[in-house]
Amino acid sequence: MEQRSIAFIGAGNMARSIIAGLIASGYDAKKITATAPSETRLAPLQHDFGINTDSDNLRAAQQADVVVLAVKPQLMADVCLPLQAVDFSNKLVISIAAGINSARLATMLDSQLHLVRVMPNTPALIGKGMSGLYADSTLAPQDHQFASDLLQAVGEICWVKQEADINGIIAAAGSAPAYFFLFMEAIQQQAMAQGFDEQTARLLVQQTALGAAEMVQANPETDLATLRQQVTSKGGTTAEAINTFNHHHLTEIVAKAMQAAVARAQEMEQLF
Ligand SMILES: NC(=O)C1=CN([C@@H]2O[C@H](COP(=O)(O)OP(=O)(O)OC[C@H]3O[C@@H](n4cnc5c(N)ncnc54)[C@H](O)[C@@H]3O)[C@@H](O)[C@H]2O)C=CC1
Ligand SMILES: O=C(O)[C@@H]1CCC=N1
Repeated sequence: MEQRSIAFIGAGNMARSIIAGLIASGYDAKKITATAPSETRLAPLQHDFGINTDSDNLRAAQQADVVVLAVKPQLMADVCLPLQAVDFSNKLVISIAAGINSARLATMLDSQLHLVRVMPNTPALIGKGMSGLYADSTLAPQDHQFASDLLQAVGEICWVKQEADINGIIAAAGSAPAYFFLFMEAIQQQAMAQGFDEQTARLLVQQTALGAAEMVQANPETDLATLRQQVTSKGGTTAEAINTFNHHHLTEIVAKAMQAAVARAQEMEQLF
């Protein structure tokens, strides 16, 4: 892919995940700069990936071809204010923040932007990310391509046609690793309650989750319900477990949780 210089403004969990994935995919470390106010965040990035770091957001943004906004949404306005001094006319801006829309970002940076909103997730760290992307029709094809290549370097991508759909990506992918971790935590806890030590309980859940996910991936023609039914022998143990989930309305709980994630993103759009 094209090797543009990239400044990550904010060097937290998500920026680290993308940077790790980019480096693993062969992106030139010297073309990447990450910023944060404290050395505690920056030193490990420099050490682990050989990228440049800077505590000066303005300098990093001015020197970059691509500026990735990767701070918490509640900090975004404060972080963008000094960046209003940057000439964005020849830069691509990528925001990974939840709950801050394009119009708001343009106001925060007081510029017309070449902007892509991206909703990634942390498995980008191991090249297994899932990112949703949105840009309006004014984005140049080469910027569209660069954003695609960047996120494809760390996983799968999906462009959405309407900006509001980014909130759906948050619910289904951005936040979703945490749902699976929660589910795995619950299985691990119960396996321990049933007598397994912590390490064995973890092995049981992680290998099963991996196997299930890989079966889904390896059988694109088979729908998820069929894969479930193949495990569920009539009158057997799985049927009892699934009946218990259904009795307690698991599907409705998941729907409510995803709707709550979307509602929070919409609320954040008003707040920040
Ligand atoms: N963590 C996740 O799974 C995902 C996060 N996001 C988005 O990514 C963004 C960052 O989230 P996380 O990485 O989880 O947060 P984080 O708290 O781990 O990272 C934020 C980073 O910003 C840095 N920072 C604070 N003030 C700064 C300043 N003035 N200038 C430069 N850097 C500053 C902090 O040092 C920290 O390293 C958020 O907007 C979030 O909505 C999007 C998708 C998934
Ligand atoms: O929890 C959050 O707000 C961010 C966005 C998606 C994942 N983490």
